[in-house]
Amino acid sequence: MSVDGDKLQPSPLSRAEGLLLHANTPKGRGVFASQTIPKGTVIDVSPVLVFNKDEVELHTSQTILQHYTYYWPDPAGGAQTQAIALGLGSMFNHSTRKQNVIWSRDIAAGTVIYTAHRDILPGEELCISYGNARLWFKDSDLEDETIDLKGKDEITQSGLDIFMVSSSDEDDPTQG
Ligand SMILES: C[S@@+](CC[C@H](N)C(=O)[O-])C[C@H]1O[C@@H](n2cnc3c(N)ncnc32)[C@H](O)[C@@H]1O
Repeated sequence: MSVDGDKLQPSPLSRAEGLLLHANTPKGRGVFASQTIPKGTVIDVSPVLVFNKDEVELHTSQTILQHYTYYWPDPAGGAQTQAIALGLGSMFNHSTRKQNVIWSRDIAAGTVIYTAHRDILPGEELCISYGNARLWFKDSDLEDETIDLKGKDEITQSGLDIFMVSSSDEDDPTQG
């Protein structure tokens, strides 16, 4: 696990007002708005813990952590490894149709930044995109919908790590 702070840039931390963590939703725990959060608000800046490849193989891929990790550049210089967002960052659920939060990596600072993609109203859940591949769980937002998964990547192993492409890389994450 890499926590070598000497190599990271200083980063302003930020967390928006008016956030609630609800338990026992159909998605487990989730983040909800208790007040209007304007478009562009930085919801959270979450520091990450980066796992090396051995740790991924021996530990994160063998445990529930695999459902919480993001792709991350390998500080040792290899290809990608994985990292977990500490704090609120690991609490954002996925929505295929109703994403209202985009996220991006700040590699130099070792953080993930979550930003409101549109105005979010009181009572709404704050949801990100886990990417375009097939999910390892049934999206509870889509209970009454049939979605066409043809052409989506097949699962080779479960976990956010294979889905978490930065939503800032996508054309428009709200367009499902
Ligand atoms: C990064 S965690 C999110 C926080 C999680 N709900 C918790 O309570 O720890 C990812 C997990 O949340 C659940 N989840 C996320 N989005 C979901 C959705 N749209 N529908 C159903 N379950 C979802 C799945 O169990 C998934 O493995």
